[in-house]
Amino acid sequence: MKIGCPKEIKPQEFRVGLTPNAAQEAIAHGHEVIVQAGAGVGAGFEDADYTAAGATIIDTAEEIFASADMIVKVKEPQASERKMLREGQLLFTYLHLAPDPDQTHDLLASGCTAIAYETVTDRNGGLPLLAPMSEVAGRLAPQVGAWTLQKANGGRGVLMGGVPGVGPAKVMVIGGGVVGTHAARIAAGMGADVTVLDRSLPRMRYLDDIYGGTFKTTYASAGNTIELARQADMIIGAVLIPGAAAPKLISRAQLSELKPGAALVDVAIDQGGCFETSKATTHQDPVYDVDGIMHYCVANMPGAVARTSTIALGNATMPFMLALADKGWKQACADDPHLKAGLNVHAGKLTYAAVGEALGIDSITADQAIAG
Ligand SMILES: NC(=O)C1=CN([C@@H]2O[C@H](COP(=O)(O)OP(=O)(O)OC[C@H]3O[C@@H](n4cnc5c(N)ncnc54)[C@H](O)[C@@H]3O)[C@@H](O)[C@H]2O)C=CC1
Ligand SMILES: CC(=O)C(=O)O
Ligand SMILES: [Mg+2]
Repeated sequence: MKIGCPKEIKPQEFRVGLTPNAAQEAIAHGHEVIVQAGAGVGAGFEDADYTAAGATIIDTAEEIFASADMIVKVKEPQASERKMLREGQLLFTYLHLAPDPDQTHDLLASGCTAIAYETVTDRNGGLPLLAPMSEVAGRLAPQVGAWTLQKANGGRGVLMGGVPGVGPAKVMVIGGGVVGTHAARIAAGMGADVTVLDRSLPRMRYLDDIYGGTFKTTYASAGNTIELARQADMIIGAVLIPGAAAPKLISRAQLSELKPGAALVDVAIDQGGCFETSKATTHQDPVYDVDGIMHYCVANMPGAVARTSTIALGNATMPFMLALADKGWKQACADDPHLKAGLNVHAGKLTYAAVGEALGIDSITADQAIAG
């Protein structure tokens, strides 16, 4: 199979879909790898690293999209990339379709087959291709939130750890999965007073067992959510219902009940965000103010630490990328129900029910797509 890796074009996105190590493994499996010139530079990989691995450097994205059987990326294809996708071509990347009707319609119109990193599953009920980036975004969230809390950046002027005689910041994390757990650990490590809210009792039991002395847990009822939000200096949004649009947990009307200058860090923004007033921002202009509450809503947070993120993502995607290349998507998905869970689009049809429900579009099952 010919595997193509274009340079990412989303603003301030420095990650790359294939590391030189991944390219080398694919080539050892008998595949051809083409990489766009400069694609890895933002993550610290030179073109020469790819050629040393056996890949071919190609000048333009157009040439890569025109000839590759499988496109491996990081971010959802941007509008200009979507125009280059074609029938029969396989796309392996993050998609986040539920909050993104334009992208969904373009992918359906292209006729391509698209496997979304964020809905691939594992045998423990986890999301192995989302997890590494959730670890990164979770660990970044208190760091960017602390910056947002600084007075000159529009925040309350509160120091995470306080100082002797002055109490620490109160940090509330909604959603205690991968993002939430990593965010809570780092915020607690910075000295903040941290509470994690979730709706899963088994998950809160686990968090309490492991991190009981480090942060607190509270059931995420609507009443508890607003009560804690009123006291919070920072609120980190980290909920997920896989594939679906994020539930809105703090409304615009409720912003007036929060502390002026509080920082909302909505990591769940790539699924539409869990605060009513969230809208996606970029690393260039990450924070905006609604009613005196500072919102940080960058949808590709891991791009800020592109080298760590690229290597972490590559470690996770490589076995799936090799299975797709070795067997083709149909056989690879038929053999592995967890990879099959990643199938979102095939030949003009949606193949992921939660996306169809969010967007009001009919879907077929992945099994029907494989059989068809
Ligand atoms: N902005 C960015 O750059 C990035 C965003 N993300 C996003 O962060 C979000 C969280 O991802 P993960 O932590 O990996 O997911 P996860 O599945 O590990 O955790 C989600 C948690 O939310 C909880 N939850 C669901 N509904 C809830 C509700 N109504 N109230 C409270 N808790 C609720 C679940 O029980 C679960 O524990 C996802 O939308 C993911 O796409 C992940 C990485 C980077
Ligand atoms: C998860 C995701 O969308 C990202 O890493 O950008
Ligand atoms: Mg994202």
